[in-house]
Amino acid sequence: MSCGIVCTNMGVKAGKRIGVKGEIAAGAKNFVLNLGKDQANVVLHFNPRFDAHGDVRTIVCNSMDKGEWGAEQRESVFPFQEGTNVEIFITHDPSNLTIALPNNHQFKFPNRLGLQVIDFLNAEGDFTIKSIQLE
Ligand SMILES: C=CCO[C@@H]1O[C@H](CO)[C@@H](O[C@@H]2O[C@H](CO)[C@H](O)[C@H](OCc3cn(-c4n[nH]c(N)n4)nn3)[C@H]2O)[C@H](O)[C@H]1NC(C)=O
Repeated sequence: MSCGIVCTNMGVKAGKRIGVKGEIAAGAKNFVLNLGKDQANVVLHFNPRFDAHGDVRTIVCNSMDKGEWGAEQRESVFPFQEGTNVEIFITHDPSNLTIALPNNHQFKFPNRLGLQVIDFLNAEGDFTIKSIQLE
């Protein structure tokens, strides 16, 4: 059950950009942004872990297809500080998603579902969304 914000029917086509601005809680353990078609079909599960599930200061990404997790991908950068505001941008094309992080870091994650339109976004964990830009 989601207890954070949930957006549906966003209609974000390939090449358009989603900007998520929010506050990371003081003492944060982890937070999640899920983007995709719906809760069971997630093209990007973006999970910065300060200290959670055995990971410390690691971004873990994954996908979910019809409720089934894919293979995790771990990133080498962690440009987040607990108790701060942050803005994350996500764009997608038929092959990849590009995730732009603070301090000009960015990485790609495969579009395993081949999703053309992102309709769904939800946030979980130690993160409060302040604004969402669709541009
Ligand atoms: C080493 C043997 C077991 O592997 C571990 O297995 C865990 C359970 O499957 C993996 O954690 C899950 O990893 C998933 C992505 O692959 C998800 O991140 C899953 O959490 C789902 C989730 C949590 N939350 C959430 N809500 N509120 C908060 N704080 N978190 N929302 N969605 C995590 O519980 C975890 O990433 C995985 N670790 C490794 C190294 O593979």
